[in-house]
Amino acid sequence: MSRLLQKKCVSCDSKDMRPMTEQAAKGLITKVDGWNLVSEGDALRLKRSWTVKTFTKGLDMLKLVADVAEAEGHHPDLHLVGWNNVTVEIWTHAVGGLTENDFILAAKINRISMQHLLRRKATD
Ligand SMILES: C[C@H](O)[C@H](O)[C@H]1CNC2=NC(N)=NC(=O)C2=N1
Repeated sequence: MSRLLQKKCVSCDSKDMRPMTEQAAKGLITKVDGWNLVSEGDALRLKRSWTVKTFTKGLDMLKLVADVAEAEGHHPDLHLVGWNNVTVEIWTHAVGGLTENDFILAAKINRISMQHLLRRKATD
């Protein structure tokens, strides 16, 4: 089990919380399959997209992700566009960058059982 899955997100209001360096983020991105490290403006974020079978299955997926986020007390930006494209973006708003919380949340989102919601790939 990845070390990230054994951890819990911490409160973001601690004064000594700082955004991690790009180098640290590049080290951790290898631990969260399917997630990409993106730079929006000068802030690093985690981003992953899925194609779902239907609009309502997309909403179901957003709810599954929201439940994990609530349990962690750490929240992503959720997008459902073009009726069947779900994108999740994660970063720590309190510091305007990435912290370990973001990678913990990404790892726990990866554990959600969602195959039944996803459009099968042409190669499947
Ligand atoms: C106190 C509590 O940790 C904060 O309000 C949380 C809530 N969820 C959060 N989610 C994210 N992504 N970033 C934050 O800074 C954040 N802050």
